[in-house]
Amino acid sequence: MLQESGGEGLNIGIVGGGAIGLLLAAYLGRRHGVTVYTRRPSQARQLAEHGVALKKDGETSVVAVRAQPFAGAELDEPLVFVTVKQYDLASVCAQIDAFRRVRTLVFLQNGMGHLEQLTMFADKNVLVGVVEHGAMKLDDRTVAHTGVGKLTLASRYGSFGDARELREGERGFPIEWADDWERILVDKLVVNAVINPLTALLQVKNGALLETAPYRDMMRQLFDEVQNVLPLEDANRAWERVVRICRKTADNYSSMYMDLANGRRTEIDAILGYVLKQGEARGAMLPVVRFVFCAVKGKEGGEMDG
Ligand SMILES: NC(=O)C1=CN([C@@H]2O[C@H](COP(=O)(O)OP(=O)(O)OC[C@H]3O[C@@H](n4cnc5c(N)ncnc54)[C@H](OP(=O)(O)O)[C@@H]3O)[C@@H](O)[C@H]2O)C=CC1
Ligand SMILES: CC(C)(CO)C(=O)C(=O)O
Repeated sequence: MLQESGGEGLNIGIVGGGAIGLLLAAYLGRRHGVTVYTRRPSQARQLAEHGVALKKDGETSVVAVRAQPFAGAELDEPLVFVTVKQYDLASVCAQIDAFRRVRTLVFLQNGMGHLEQLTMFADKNVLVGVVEHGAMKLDDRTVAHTGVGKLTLASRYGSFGDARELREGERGFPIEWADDWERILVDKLVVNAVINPLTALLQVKNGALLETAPYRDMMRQLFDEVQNVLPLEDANRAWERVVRICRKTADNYSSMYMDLANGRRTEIDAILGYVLKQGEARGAMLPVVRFVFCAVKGKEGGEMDG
């Protein structure tokens, strides 16, 4: 059944209609008026005509949303989520005038390679977020919610602004508020830096890294270098978090595994590329990180810009 998009709440814009963009639209659209800004006009047409379909626990629900292509758009929502991949952020930021009327911007990219780009929005409330939900885009208007986690938000510039209206989020889509943006991003970066490239190169599910002794050894070697150049509060706890998440997602194929398996570009620049830059700034040699970084770049056939 098609549920009307919520009229009682905020007007919210979402740039990018991928797995995370559609997941947000499906949950936030229940109570708020949501507009999805897509790259392709054909996707915007489908979303505007048929709504966003959310598949969860064998059931499908559909929420009506507005949609239009991002190119040429002038966003007039006070709160906008940007959910494109890190490597597409430059093309979105190039359209800076589109955000003139936006008061609060939320960036949900993995990794930390995008932080410098956010300075151009420093006169607004700028939030960064860590998504711990599993989401898979099934087609241009359908998303499967494959793992319920939470969204953690922290302010990078200004305050939480209009995002505060979201309170604890929606049922099945909890939101947590953190005071230290660097902490939440670094904690997630360490997890992605260890699990994603190794699973992608070894072509295994996350759990295999722990089950196979030599792979676990590789995890530890990579972690030891990564933790050397990132501002971690407690390296032991960081390692325990990597192991815990690896165990909790044992049956998953990581996003980097899926990207390589499907011939897509990966987010390696934002993850290990960022770690390498931190190493350079500190004069630290990171041979294992560089080796793994080059292996992923070679597999994706991409340019070396990290
Ligand atoms: N999926 C998940 O479970 C998780 C994802 N994340 C992170 O969230 C971020 C988004 O991931 P995800 O949703 O999976 O990525 P997807 O690749 O599924 O979606 C990205 C979307 O951005 C769109 N896009 C690209 N350029 C533009 C543009 N210029 N204007 C408008 N739209 C554009 C793409 O359009 P098109 O389809 O036309 O190319 C695509 O629909 C990533 O950084 C990822 O690491 C974090 C945790 C979990
Ligand atoms: C936590 C993990 C490793 C789960 O697969 C992930 O975030 C990813 O695959 O990008």
